[in-house]
Amino acid sequence: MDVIFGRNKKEQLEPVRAQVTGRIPSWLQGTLLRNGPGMHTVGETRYNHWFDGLALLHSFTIRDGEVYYRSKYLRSDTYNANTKANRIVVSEFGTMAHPDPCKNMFSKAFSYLSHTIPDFTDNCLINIMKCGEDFYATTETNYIRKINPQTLETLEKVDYRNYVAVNLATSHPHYDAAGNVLNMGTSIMDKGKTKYVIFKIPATVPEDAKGKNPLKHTEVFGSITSRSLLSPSYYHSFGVTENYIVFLEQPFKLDVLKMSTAYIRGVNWASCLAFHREDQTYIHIIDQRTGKPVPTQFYTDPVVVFHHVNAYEEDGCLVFDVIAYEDGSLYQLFHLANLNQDFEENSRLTSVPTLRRFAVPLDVDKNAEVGSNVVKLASTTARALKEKDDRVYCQPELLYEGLELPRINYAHNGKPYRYVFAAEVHWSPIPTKILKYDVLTKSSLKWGQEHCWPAEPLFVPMPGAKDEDDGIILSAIVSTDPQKLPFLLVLDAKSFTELARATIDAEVHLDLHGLFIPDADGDAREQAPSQEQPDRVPDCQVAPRT
Ligand SMILES: CC1=C(/C=C/C(C)=C/C=C/C(C)=C/C=O)C(C)(C)CCC1
Ligand SMILES: [Fe+2]
Repeated sequence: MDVIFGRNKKEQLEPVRAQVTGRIPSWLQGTLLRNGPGMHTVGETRYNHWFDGLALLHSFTIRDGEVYYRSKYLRSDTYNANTKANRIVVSEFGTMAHPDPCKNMFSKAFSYLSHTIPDFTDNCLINIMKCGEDFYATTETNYIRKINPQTLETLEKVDYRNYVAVNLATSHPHYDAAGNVLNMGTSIMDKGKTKYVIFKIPATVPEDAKGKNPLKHTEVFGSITSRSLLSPSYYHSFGVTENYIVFLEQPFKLDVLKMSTAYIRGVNWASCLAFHREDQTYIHIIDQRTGKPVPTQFYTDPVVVFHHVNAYEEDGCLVFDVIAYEDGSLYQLFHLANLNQDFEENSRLTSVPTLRRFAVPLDVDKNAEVGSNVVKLASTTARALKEKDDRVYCQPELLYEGLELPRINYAHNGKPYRYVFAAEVHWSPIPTKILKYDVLTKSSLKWGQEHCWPAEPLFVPMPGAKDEDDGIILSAIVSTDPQKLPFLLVLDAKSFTELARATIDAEVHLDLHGLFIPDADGDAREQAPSQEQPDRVPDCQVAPRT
């Protein structure tokens, strides 16, 4: 498994033309831009965790039925410092970098002290975010890196803290119909408080002497005080509906005291993160119109959620779908030691990721009997049981077992929807198939082939689409068979049959997340919002080209 996880991947700086078999629809013109870890050793030093790897950006440009592939390492400060020292000198999620062994005792002590308040990494390896006209590589620290989506060049380093008081921010922002970014971050012990902050970055802003910078116009429009000052929840994403935000304060928590002493103790950030199975998961619903949380205290059993799938409002309830685990074993498994030796044995999840649907009433009837179910939706068996003191205990409906890396047709984000596109995973964290799950009929379609490991499947709508699944699925496939070249798979999203594959004679890495940037010219223009479907995405999961 070293081929897939541990080995450093070569950059492909010059675009290489892929060998296309089948037919790529002529309307599909644009660039699939994705991010993920590509380098796990520097000199003699090695990262411990797959999520530590240095960010490798790659793109598949689709033009007139042809596909061109290129890749380039993000020239983060972390990448540059590591390369210069020829060893890992910046700490990542699962690897704590130690001071220069050549330095004397005095400078060693100084180096420890200066790390007491940690400056996090700018190795933005998780996702791509579109912000106004700009694209950024993102991770979960306070740093994002502007990139050129065409050349994959690395541009400015941006510190979120210059615009909003957050020490951490998710790499899964949402976009509203106008393209404004909605994101959440954690503000740790600022003015004696630890808070989860919701902020908005506008898509369009007036130009000043330094040009257009939407980040300067970032607005905080709500926050939730953490239930614990020193152990805020860790979260990787959140949900939105037309009027609300859904935030799970889960018992998978960061220990701030452990973090502040991690460097001096020589332990990594991952060891400051723990699942508290004796605790509950609090469900916070924030009204976007007022920025205030709904007063009822909703809670559920202890779960770990990385990915929210979608959320929407239905008959006075808020329905939200997530991929949930019973513990934090997913992060445990991505330790490279588990992924490289005895892969089959060591890489078994102790909890299968499941698609769960929750429903919470937006207005809980004060007179409802204690113990009664206050969700009256015919569409789901999810329940919410009224308790004493305005508390409501939520029990989800189990929809599907064994899936991760969910995507939807983003035009349906925050609205009722039918299809989840995801990677199928069971007891191993490695995807083997791509899945289309219909939440209405509870049926599924799959695509898979021997030795093929698919990346997150991304949905691109076709021009003039009427049905939610009118479009195609793009997924980069890497192979565990060294003889088999990687390829970009194009599936018809309705039938889940293969339309084309573009085989790439270059190294392609297993990545995490990304987006599709339709060409501004050509047929792709028709992907703009139409009269019939006023709420189609002019957004960034399928982003307009700049
Ligand atoms: C460096 C660093 C962090 C990095 C977390 C990362 C890199 C998480 C990646 C998660 C992924 C890829 C999840 C997929 O489902 C923390 C813990 C936020 C805080 C401390 C500093
Ligand atoms: Fe993610």
